[in-house]
Amino acid sequence: MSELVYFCGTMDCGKSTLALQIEHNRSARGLEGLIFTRDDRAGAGVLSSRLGLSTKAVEATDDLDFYGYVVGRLSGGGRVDYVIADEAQFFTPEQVDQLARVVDDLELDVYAFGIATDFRTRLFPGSQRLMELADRIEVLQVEALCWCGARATHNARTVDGRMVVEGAQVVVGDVNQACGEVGYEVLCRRHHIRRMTAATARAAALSPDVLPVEQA
Ligand SMILES: Nc1ncnc2c1ncn2[C@@H]1O[C@H](COP(=O)(O)OP(=O)(O)O)[C@@H](O)[C@H]1O
Ligand SMILES: Cc1cn([C@H]2C[C@H](O)[C@@H](COP(=O)(O)O)O2)c(=O)[nH]c1=O
Repeated sequence: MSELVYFCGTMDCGKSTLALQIEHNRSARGLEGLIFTRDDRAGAGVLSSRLGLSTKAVEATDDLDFYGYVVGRLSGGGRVDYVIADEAQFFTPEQVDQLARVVDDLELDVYAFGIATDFRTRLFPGSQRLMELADRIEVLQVEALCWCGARATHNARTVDGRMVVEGAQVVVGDVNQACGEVGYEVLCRRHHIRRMTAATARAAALSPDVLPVEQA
């Protein structure tokens, strides 16, 4: 039975690496996949991992109909054994419905990869729809860590090194960005709620304790 699987995790937890491994293992056995992504940091039409590997992919802009694309490929005589879709948080809910239809009507496995929540801890519409429709949701096993050592569960956005909680939902970027740029940092929930990034924690540790004020 074919499946819609959503591999979900924070930024930098190895989702794209796993997508490339799934692709490698299947193509090594003679299977042919269709690979989609959207707004990968490496540019349009590329699925890339921070480990340095990448592969060509179809850029899934808002107007791309996944179901129509796969049907077009098959009816043109092409072969499609499975579908891989990275940065799935950026897909529209309608596109996720199309992926489910690829599974149900065309009986192909669809492996989607993405982050669940944005920098404000709100679900991306595409991730929400995947959670509603997926046969399976897989949380990645290699956990990204918060600066405190706890499992990182949330994504923080920084501007000029300071954590922000307002702004556009989509801003393509990376962890460990230089000052002056929009960047991201993965945090545990406790430190996301307290808006405490590695930099603020370091600054707090360096500043002298506030002396108690004596009552008159
Ligand atoms: N220099 C490195 N050596 C070993 N592993 C690395 C290195 N750089 C990145 N990684 C691994 O790659 C992971 C990020 O992989 P990636 O597929 O790009 O993440 P995601 O798609 O989830 O954002 C990191 O969590 C880490 O495990
Ligand atoms: C939290 C958050 C992230 N993004 C962007 C930043 C990156 O371009 C991708 C996530 O990529 P990764 O491969 O999982 O590291 O999403 C965003 O646009 N908005 C956000 O709130």
